[in-house]
Amino acid sequence: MYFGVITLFPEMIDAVTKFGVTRRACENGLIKVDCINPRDYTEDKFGNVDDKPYGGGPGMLMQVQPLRDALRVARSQAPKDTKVVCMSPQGVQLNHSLVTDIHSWGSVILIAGRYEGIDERVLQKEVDLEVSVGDYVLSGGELPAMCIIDAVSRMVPGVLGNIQNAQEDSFAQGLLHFPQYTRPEEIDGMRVPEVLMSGNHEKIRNWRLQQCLGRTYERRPDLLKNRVLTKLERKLLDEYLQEHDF
Ligand SMILES: Nc1nonc1C(=O)NC1CCNCC1
Repeated sequence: MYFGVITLFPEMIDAVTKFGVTRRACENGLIKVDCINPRDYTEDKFGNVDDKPYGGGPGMLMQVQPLRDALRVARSQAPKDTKVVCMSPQGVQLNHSLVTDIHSWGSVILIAGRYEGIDERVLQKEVDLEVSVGDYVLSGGELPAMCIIDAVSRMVPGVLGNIQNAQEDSFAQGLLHFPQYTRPEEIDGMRVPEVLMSGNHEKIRNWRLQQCLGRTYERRPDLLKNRVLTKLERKLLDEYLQEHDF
């Protein structure tokens, strides 16, 4: 999987290329992350990449020329016809389905904007999709871009120790994850649920599924709205709701 990142702060992207499973993925050649800095391509003699907005208003906007030329370099380094995604609160909400789609592309160029925003003509001419990580405003698109790099990389075979992890990730099943415990069995008067120490794998599987369903019902009912429950899932969820006095 190839990631091209258009960013004024390439050092920030070290957070995914120099740590954790994504670092190992880079070292193993499973993913490649290139950073291209628009400031290296500005024709402004003072090195500026931003200017005031026409029509007035607060802050500055990123100008077309440095972004356009940085994108040209990014496209030259990326596989042919690589899609361009701009991180923006005006974008579609990032979710498991979109992460899966981006993974299927095999490569993506991510624009991580700064300042108040980006000249609209870049969005119109260069960008295939605007993507948002949530309904709030950040100082830059780098953290959102790294969310995409991390989440998409986890889907690349070999990046995670056990492919099961990616398939078991919460949203891969369309449900929230079950609660997890590790040693010791008891601490501060809190015990690990007995079922998890029973060695009965079917019971453990059903308990975990029940917890996924119950938690999703309590915290993200929207995820259940269009889900057709199996007979077992319906039974487990009904039990959970009774036990929790719903
Ligand atoms: N929320 C967001 N999801 O993706 N990007 C987001 C974001 O807030 N970007 C900033 C918007 C203002 N300019 C700097 C970047």
